[in-house]
Amino acid sequence: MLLVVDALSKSFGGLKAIQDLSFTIRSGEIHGLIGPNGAGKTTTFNLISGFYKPTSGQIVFDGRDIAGMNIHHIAKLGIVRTFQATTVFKDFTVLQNVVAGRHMHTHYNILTALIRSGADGEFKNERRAIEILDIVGLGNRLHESAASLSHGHQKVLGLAIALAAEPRLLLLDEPFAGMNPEETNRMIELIRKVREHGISIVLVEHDMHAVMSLCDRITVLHFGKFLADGPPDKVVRNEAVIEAYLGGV
Ligand SMILES: Nc1ncnc2c1ncn2[C@@H]1O[C@H](COP(=O)(O)OP(=O)(O)OP(=O)(O)O)[C@@H](O)[C@H]1O
Repeated sequence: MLLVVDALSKSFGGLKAIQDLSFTIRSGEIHGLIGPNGAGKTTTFNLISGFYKPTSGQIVFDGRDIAGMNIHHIAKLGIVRTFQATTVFKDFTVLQNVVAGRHMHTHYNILTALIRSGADGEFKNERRAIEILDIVGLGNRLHESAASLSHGHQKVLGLAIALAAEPRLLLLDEPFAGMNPEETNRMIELIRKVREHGISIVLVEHDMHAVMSLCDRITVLHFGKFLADGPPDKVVRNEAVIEAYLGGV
């Protein structure tokens, strides 16, 4: 197992956002994390990536308990996340954004990373950034400002920034949000391609078409608790899952 989440809990004051949650991620898989609004998906990402410290429980990555470690330490070990909102620096070029992603291990925010990458002008980082942009299909837009990209391409650039940190496990928070069907299909292909590069993926997503076509396995959360897991075709037929979604909560 690449990642083992064991009896994980997180409370905010009196609110138990995550309760006694356990699930596993296998090496090389695309794993969906789904559930109705407020189920705790983003909180789970925040716990795994070190944005939040768990109230209790273990998160074991490649044999090492990472629960409570800081974001930078966890990123260095190989877990990198993207965000629901597009998080590119619009005033900088496509290439500068990805070069900055190479510095995310060591810097607290992308702005410091951008300034630092400019100061260093490191050739190696730039070469790798160009390789990554070729992989995601933005290799012909290197010197355009990020602001000039369409919404779909800005989401792709967000993915490229995350890839620049050389993750072993990539956490994607709603990569399909706001995309039209064509952009969605392109992103599905791109995520498959990322996995072919040996990167394991956890996907939080509401677009069920994308989840069903991409994921090897799915874990379903409901009110911060584990509800079900298994291959997509099995999970959608699970009574408790149907109830949770149709219940409208
Ligand atoms: N920083 C925080 N402070 C207080 N409560 C929080 C915080 N973050 C999340 N919560 C609460 O934890 C619960 C789970 O929220 P979370 O955002 O993880 O759900 P989600 O499954 O990602 O939902 P959505 O699909 O709407 O994005 C919610 O009740 C939310 O209000």
